[in-house]
Amino acid sequence: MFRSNALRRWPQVAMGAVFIVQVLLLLQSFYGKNDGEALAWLSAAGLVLSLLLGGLAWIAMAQARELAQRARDQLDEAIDALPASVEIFDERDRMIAFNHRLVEIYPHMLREFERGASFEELVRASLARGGIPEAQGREEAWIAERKTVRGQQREALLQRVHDNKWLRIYERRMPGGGIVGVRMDVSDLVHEQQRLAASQAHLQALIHAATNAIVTLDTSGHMLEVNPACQHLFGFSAQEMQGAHLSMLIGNAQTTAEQLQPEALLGRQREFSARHREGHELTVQMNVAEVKTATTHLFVCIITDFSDRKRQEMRLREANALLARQSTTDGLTGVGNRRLFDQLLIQEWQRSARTGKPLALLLVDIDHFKQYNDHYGHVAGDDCLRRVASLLSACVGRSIESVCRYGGEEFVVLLVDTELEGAKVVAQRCLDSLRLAAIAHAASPVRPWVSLSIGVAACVADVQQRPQTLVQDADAALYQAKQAGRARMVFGPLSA
Ligand SMILES: Nc1nc2c(ncn2[C@@H]2O[C@H](COP(=O)(O)OP(=O)(O)OP(=O)(O)O)[C@@H](O)[C@H]2O)c(=O)[nH]1
Repeated sequence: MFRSNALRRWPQVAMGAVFIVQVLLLLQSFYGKNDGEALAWLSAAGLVLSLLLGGLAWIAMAQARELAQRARDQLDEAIDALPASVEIFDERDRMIAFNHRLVEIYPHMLREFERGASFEELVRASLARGGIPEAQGREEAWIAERKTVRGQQREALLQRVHDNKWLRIYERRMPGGGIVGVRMDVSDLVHEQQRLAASQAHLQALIHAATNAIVTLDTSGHMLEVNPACQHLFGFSAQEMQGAHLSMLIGNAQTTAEQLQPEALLGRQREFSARHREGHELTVQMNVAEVKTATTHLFVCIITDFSDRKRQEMRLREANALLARQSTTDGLTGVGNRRLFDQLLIQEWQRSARTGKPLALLLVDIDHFKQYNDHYGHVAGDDCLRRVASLLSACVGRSIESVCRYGGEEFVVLLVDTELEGAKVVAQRCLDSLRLAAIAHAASPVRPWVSLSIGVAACVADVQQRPQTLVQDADAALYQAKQAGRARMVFGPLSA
């Protein structure tokens, strides 16, 4: 298969030469000067023998040719049956065999693929049809490089050809000097790798640009990858975080190791205390997802800085609490205001109706306060109101009892679970407290100090009646106290 025709036919040539020599000898013996008959017969016999041998040799060669042809056909069939394209070149780089898959890969080269075509001719034909995009614009240099590495590479050559097709080319030089080449169409694989690389690049870009901190963890909670936002949030470099446990960033003294196990973090969003490298506290929210494939098992944590929102929430809560306090507090005296009293009265009225326990009310009025203002001035009047509020507050022992400013110089004391007798005790305590405090009231016609008149009322609430009933009773009693000369208490009849 690899020799020239002349070489391959040497037996015929040799036999032909013997035959010609024999003929010459025979002619010489008959017509030559030496007339030896014996020589003539010997030559004739030699000729016959040569003819015989020649015939046998001819038959043997025909059989050998047939065997060679069959072997060649079998080789062609074998390479045709292979799932990859195969091409075989002789030592002068001329094509001596190829299979149909080569034509499938290069359909535009159908006419050029033939035995005897040189590798370079084939490459040039393919280049002329744009079959090798990577060589475009530098065809000669590309051919030179290709010829240099041809048959020398240990690794397969990955080559992009027409129609975005990708080939993996294996070329090996054979001991006889020829080259056998195998080409596999790996377009699907390469396209899949390209898609994968593109989606990985997208993912990397997203992670890189994300404003949330993103950390990947191994199954024991050690950090694998961190994004720039994570470095920014915690103040550690990527090198410092990689390989360290998540607890370096997340959790405080109360956080247990189990709480930071990746599996335990799966599911709902969780809030954690965290630390910045410089020591200041952070509040973060974490979402964790599991990534489990045949070769990978890791966890992806998305960490959101919640510190600002947490601080804002805290400030808002405090502001709301302050607002709530302010909306129910009397600005001058600091005790509850009328709004609070109205709320408490309804609330306690309903409770009393429900539990059947009594509810008492003291309606407290400062005597001759107009004269106080007139005598000491309005500012002193304000001070006096503050003092009285404070003294009254000190007279109610239990936290559930409340003193509120009812309006002007009038106060109310709401006493829960208290019947009239108990309310009288508190009222007397208030009167005594003012007497002991002895806030000078030079303009008062009843006492030389600031005195109080108190109307006391108590009842067990009736849902059929309005809570104002209790206030009316206390008011009526207060009116009586005023009428009776002030600086005293009067208790009203039970309303229910
Ligand atoms: N300084 C001061 N005075 C107030 C305030 N609220 C109401 N007053 C004054 O309290 C006085 C109440 O006067 P009156 O209702 O006539 O009652 P009174 O002088 O105490 O007389 P009796 O209640 O009958 O003993 C008025 O002069 C109001 O101006 C306040 O917040 N500060």
